[in-house]
Amino acid sequence: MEPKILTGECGYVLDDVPHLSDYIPDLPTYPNPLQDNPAYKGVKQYFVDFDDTVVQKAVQHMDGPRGTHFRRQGPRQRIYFKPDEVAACIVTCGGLCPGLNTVIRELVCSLDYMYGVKKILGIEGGYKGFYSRNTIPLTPKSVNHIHKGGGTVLGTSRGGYVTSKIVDSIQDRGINQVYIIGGDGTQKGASVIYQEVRRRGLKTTVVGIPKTIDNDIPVIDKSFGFDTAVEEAQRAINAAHVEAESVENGIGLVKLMGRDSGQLLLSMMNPGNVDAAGFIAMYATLANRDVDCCLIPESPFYLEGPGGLFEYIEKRLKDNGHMVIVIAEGAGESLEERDASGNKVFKDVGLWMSHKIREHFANHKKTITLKYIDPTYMIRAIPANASDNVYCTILAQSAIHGAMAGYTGFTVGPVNGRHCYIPFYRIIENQNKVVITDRMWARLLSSTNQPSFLNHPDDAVSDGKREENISSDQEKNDEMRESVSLASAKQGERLLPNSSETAENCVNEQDRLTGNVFSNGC
Ligand SMILES: Nc1ncnc2c1ncn2[C@@H]1O[C@H](COP(=O)(O)OP(=O)(O)O)[C@@H](O)[C@H]1O
Ligand SMILES: O=P(O)(O)OC[C@H]1O[C@](O)(COP(=O)(O)O)[C@@H](O)[C@@H]1O
Ligand SMILES: [Mg+2]
Repeated sequence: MEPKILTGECGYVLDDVPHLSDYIPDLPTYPNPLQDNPAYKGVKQYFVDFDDTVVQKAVQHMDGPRGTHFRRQGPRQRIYFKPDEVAACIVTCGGLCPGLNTVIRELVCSLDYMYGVKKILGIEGGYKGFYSRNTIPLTPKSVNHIHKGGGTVLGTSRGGYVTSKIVDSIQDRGINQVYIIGGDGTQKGASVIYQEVRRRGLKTTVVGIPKTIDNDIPVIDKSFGFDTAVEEAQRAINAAHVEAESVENGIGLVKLMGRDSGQLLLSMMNPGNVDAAGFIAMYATLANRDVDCCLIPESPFYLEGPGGLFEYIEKRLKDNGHMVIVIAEGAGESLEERDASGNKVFKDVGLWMSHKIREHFANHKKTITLKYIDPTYMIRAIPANASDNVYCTILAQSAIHGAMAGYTGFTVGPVNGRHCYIPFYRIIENQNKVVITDRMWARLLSSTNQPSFLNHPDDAVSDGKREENISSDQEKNDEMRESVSLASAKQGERLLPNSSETAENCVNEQDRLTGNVFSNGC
């Protein structure tokens, strides 16, 4: 997908999204029916100016360039579809996430209430539903209560992606607005669908709505469902704390989701290939305050020796009589195994860690009681909380305004608290990760008081090397979020992913923390 870059004065860059008129000439336009909608009549400057854009880096320097911007979401004065000619479809793909039903509901209701669109089709069972199932009609009435339940009423799946069959189905059914809700894999698929639709010259907009409980989608402030998942994780952590506190030398261990976290252990055998997203573990820990140690793949850690995990556990048990550990998902993974979408399938890092801790204390003839809690599916199979519900509503409406205005090949999402249209390639080019050189991770370390695991005598990645990696990344590409590689683990128990990120990512991570991220909405 060719980037559509526009430049302006003082280093202004617009990373724009494609438009139907880029490949179909002389398209007619129509007045936006919202201008006659009584609910929106009172809104001051309801329509978004054509050149309204949102800056990617919120922190600016007086003498620095203005930097990259994205097109601001919102209704345009002229639209490219007559409401009665729209045939929209909605599909959900990938793993479950709180809020999927809210997005479906708001897409259906807002298409109807805001633009008068009546033909809305549900594609069942993910991408393969395009060519293996009949569509189901969706109306505001049929989706009225669905946001109160978890999961997705449309069903979902991994795998089953065949571009030509999907686009044939879109074309044969006369669908001209495609709303695709899903994570990183889904957005990659959406990008390919967009390209094929464009290659065929179809007047069909393809819009992605980013879903991932792991918060691993780059550029956007955070993904819907993440807050809900962090909140639900508190229940597991609280239970672990109660169990640990109630016995002598009690250890509560909680495993939380975060796709690819397990590559931490893989890295021991396959250095240079660590992907990770320990956001749920990090935020759940920070929110809870009873956690003594949070282990995420982005942060190297080791078990044995001075400054190691076992030494810390011994100290906490001596000082406090109990402790709670949160560990991000994955580990001991099946090296060959992949799910239908091609994602790695992991063995259970929680079980592995339980075994290691028990083994260590058995060897040292010390009695401990360890309770392991795995709330994995409980934190994602629930309805969205209030704040995620509002977020989902804005995402859905933002997607609709963009499609009606003729934009295509984009994902919606908030950047620095303002909702934007982001070209697919920016969303799929890399993965969002916890930045351990960021203040947020420092906050976590100071809240848990856990070791930073930076001082292992055999550390293959000295602090100096870490810094080197960070600055070389910055030089390579100041605008991109990059993560790199890792050092080789020198010994069996040693876990050393050397994940580094650009300063920009650190800034965005800071911005996420301000709590302002959703305050402005659109
Ligand atoms: N690179 C890709 N190109 C096209 N489709 C993809 C790609 N990666 C994944 N998909 C499809 O996207 C859907 C969801 O992907 P998956 O990785 O399971 O979940 P998620 O979108 O939540 O990351 C699946 O149907 C899968 O086949
Ligand atoms: O059991 P499943 O459905 O494969 O889901 C497991 C994976 O799904 C997730 O919850 C989310 O993954 P996606 O958002 O990429 O679908 C991961 O955290 C986890 O590794
Ligand atoms: Mg994914």
